[in-house]
Amino acid sequence: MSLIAKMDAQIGRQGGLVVSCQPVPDSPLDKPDIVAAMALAAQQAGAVAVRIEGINNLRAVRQAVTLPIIGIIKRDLTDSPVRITPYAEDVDALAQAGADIIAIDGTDRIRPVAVRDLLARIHHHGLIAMADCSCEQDGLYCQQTGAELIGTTLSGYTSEHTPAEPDLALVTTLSQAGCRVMAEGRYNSPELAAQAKRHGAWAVTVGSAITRLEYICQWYCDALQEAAT
Ligand SMILES: CC(=O)N[C@H](C=O)[C@@H](O)[C@H](O)[C@H](O)COP(=O)(O)O
Repeated sequence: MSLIAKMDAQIGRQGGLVVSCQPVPDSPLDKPDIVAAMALAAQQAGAVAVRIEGINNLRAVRQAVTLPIIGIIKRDLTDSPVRITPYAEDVDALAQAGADIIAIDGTDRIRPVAVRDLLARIHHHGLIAMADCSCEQDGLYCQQTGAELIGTTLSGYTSEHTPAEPDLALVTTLSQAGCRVMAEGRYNSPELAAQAKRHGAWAVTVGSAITRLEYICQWYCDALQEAAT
């Protein structure tokens, strides 16, 4: 069975929840053994894959879980707004650390390495390529260029204003265009994740609402403060 057929069976099956285990940077939880524990807990609770940032975290998670791992490296570049897996060397390092799927920024922005070259590098390692996109145009380009998975990950993050709600319309548009759509970004409740499925998502990735304890506490603190005024 090809790797993508395996992923269709393992991840894209009905109800596929992918848990992004990316603690808030410099949080007390931002440690490889804690990230690995989060990933194992997600596996035990029924997640079908995990999304992991950074080589040390990926190595620790690879030891702990049998689930498919979506690997990324985030960098803050001075000359490009692209943050997610910008370099070919990042792809090589993620492949070596045990990623099954590698996600890259799939947006049409100034970048050190072309999307086409990063996708080719992922395929050179025999792995599945996911493109984190911001709009229909990005998604269709990345699909035509060979990305097996198209994420809505960067919708709302390429301009000043980030909406509170996820981009369900983009899920619909891309799935109707024949993409395997990973709904990702602000699916902060089970109901929103279920809506992504109803809009045609192949699977849904949830991060903050499951693994960023500080954000979740803040949501509750804000709600309680508002109720008190
Ligand atoms: C925009 C960006 O850099 N997104 C990142 C991609 O890896 C992560 O910070 C998100 O947590 C992830 O996409 C999951 O989304 P949410 O945390 O909203 O469930």
